[in-house]
Amino acid sequence: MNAVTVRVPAKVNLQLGVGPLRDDGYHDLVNVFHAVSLFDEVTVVPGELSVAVEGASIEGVPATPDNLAGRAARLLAEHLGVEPEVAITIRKEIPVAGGMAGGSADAAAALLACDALWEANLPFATLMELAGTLGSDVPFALLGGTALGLGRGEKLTPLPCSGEFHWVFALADGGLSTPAVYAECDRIRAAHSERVSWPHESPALLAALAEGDAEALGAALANDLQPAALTLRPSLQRTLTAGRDFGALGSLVSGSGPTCAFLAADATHALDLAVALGGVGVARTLVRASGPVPGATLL
Ligand SMILES: C[C@@](CO)(OP(=O)(O)O)[C@H](O)COP(=O)(O)OP(=O)(O)OC[C@H]1O[C@@H](n2ccc(N)nc2=O)[C@H](O)[C@@H]1O
Ligand SMILES: Nc1ncnc2c1ncn2[C@@H]1O[C@H](COP(=O)(O)OP(=O)(O)O)[C@@H](O)[C@H]1O
Repeated sequence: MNAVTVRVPAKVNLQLGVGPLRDDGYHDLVNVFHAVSLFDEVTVVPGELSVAVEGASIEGVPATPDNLAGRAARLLAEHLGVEPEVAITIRKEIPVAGGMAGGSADAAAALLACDALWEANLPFATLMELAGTLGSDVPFALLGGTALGLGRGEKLTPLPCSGEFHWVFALADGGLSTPAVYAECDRIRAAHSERVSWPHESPALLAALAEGDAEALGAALANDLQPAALTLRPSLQRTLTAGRDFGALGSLVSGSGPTCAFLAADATHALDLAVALGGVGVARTLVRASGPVPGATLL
């Protein structure tokens, strides 16, 4: 095989319940992932191990084998007992350090692409296991759709989801570091002497997904990392307020941020919302997308 390309989606977290800090430095989560139609593409060809990155906003993405996609290729090669002889090109659309799991998506795509390039045909379960060792969000990028992530977020169960949901994403200038946002969440909780309780799935959110009820889903969106993201990036409050003022059914910071997500009633409403938000200068750029979409897919 000469070249393999994989398309892989971004995610938004519909519910991100964060439990207490664990001894290993991670938090137990109730993480409802939803894959949306904003994609990176990863192409692999035989060659010396290298990573090239293309796209309009790729600041901070390493163009070296240290890139998460390069690490994924090395991990798979080690598992198979072969040399990681692969030249990787990433075409990025997913915002960098934006809380939409772009790096995790590229790692998942590289696993799937190299599995095909090296004709390994590993079982999906094995790819999922390898994905989980690369990062907490990587297995979901392979699976796609809508899914509940427990543990660090890597233990996945697909969730029933009817119809299509329409989203507007407000992309920010610059990113937020995921570990810094989790640390800020811990700091805020400690400062308020908050007893951190175990997070639970929201029955209202699960019912809204199963019924395809956008209004109910908008009301049920929740992110425990949002206060921390807002402390580290106070300007996001203006963005969220603008979305609400312009009639979004729900608005929240996506994961660790700083991307803000707005749920619309339908495609026309999403266009209206994007135009209105674009007119008040609360985002670097606005992107429309729908979900759920499949995970990493061979083209
Ligand atoms: C917050 C979330 C929500 O889906 O995604 P982003 O918004 O960053 O995309 C994830 O939990 C990010 O997952 P991911 O980016 O894969 O994180 P990892 O590489 O596994 O871990 C990076 C760091 O984040 C923190 N971390 C991550 C996952 C978790 N359950 N608890 C944590 O405390 C730890 O400090 C860890 O060292
Ligand atoms: N393929 C990649 N795409 C994006 N970032 C990457 C990649 N590989 C490594 N990184 C590093 O990971 C950091 C977090 O990236 P990203 O996954 O985009 O953010 P988030 O966890 O907020 O979704 C980046 O700032 C960058 O330093």
